[in-house]
Amino acid sequence: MNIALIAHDRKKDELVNFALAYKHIFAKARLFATGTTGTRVREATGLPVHRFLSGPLGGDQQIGAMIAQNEMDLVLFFRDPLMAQPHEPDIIALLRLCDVHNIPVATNIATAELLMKGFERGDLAWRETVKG
Ligand SMILES: O=C(CO)COP(=O)(O)O
Repeated sequence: MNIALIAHDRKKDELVNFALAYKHIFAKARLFATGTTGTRVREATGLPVHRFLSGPLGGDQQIGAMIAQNEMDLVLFFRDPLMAQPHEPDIIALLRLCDVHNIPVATNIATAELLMKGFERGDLAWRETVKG
């Protein structure tokens, strides 16, 4: 199971704390992240994280490419809804691809919790089937 972790700057602490709380579940998955988020999660949890470029430099698009190729199973994207981002088109494109390919995506911690509990009890096993 491949999981993407992305957080805007003012949401990074929240995502790091979330990753610590669910470390036992994340440890069963392969983790991917945008650059700075990946560094923060790796440092805090000690888990291996494949880091792409930072979001504004193309990291969202790199994760989007994995989604388009059916290589991403779950996306946790803690967006900052109160701050404009220079790469807003990339963010919208990533979320659009999640909808195009039916990839479970959480944009806030409340939904992320539900997805992690679902993942833990096997609700995302269908992803292995559609990956073939
Ligand atoms: O900007 C981001 C997502 O849109 C996140 O990028 P970083 O993890 O490099 O801060």
